[in-house]
Amino acid sequence: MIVVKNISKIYFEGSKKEFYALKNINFEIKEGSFVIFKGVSGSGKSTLLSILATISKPSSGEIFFNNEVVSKYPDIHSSNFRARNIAYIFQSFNLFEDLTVFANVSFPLIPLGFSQKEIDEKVEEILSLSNIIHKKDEIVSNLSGGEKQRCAIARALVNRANTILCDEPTSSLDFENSLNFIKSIRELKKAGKTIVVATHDPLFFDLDFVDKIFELKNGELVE
Ligand SMILES: Nc1ncnc2c1ncn2[C@@H]1O[C@H](COP(=O)(O)OP(=O)(O)OP(=O)(O)O)[C@@H](O)[C@H]1O
Repeated sequence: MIVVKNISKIYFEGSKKEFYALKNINFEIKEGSFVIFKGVSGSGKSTLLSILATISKPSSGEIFFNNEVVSKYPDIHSSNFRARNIAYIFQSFNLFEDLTVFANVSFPLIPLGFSQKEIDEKVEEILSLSNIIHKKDEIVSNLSGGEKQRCAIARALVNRANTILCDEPTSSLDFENSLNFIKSIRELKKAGKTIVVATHDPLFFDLDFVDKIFELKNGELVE
């Protein structure tokens, strides 16, 4: 269970440019559910997701993952927590374009202390599940948009995290690949993962397996 209590994020705090990107946000996400944050560009979706992922810290308020306050962890603790618990799929994939699919996907496992044999097995397994195993030794810059997305999904999932956060996951995809992405999300939900998607893509709004849609407007939650 993820509990978000009274989160605000202020940029340029204390200066003339002070700006509330998020204002007094409260919500809960049950384990195994699929929730969507929708909102126009600039409404605060990416800011909220990066705070949920413990990549950035709120200016005030707290986030609990299974009763543990994660929003106040020191940075080193946050990265350990993230490495074990969070899969983050970025808007622009954030892959290393000059490296192979295998190298990209094995990357999150390196700080977790696995042997090379274990890394090879885990990467092969997730590449097969993500339907990109046939491009294992290909350099990422040679992949199509849909293949890059599948590589990004494989990299996000290789640590077997239970919580999957996706920031505008279909913004660089065509219609068919967007539907394929949604199919992957359906499978991940069936497997019991908690999934949070920030998007303004209407394809997500009528899905029969969404548990809750929240809307952000100017940094505030309107339900
Ligand atoms: N590091 C930063 N410093 C200052 N302002 C920021 C910073 N990051 C985001 N903002 C501002 O906070 C607001 C919310 O940005 P955010 O990226 O969270 O919106 P978004 O809903 O994800 O938008 P998009 O759909 O365009 O990605 C915007 O007005 C943005 O300019």
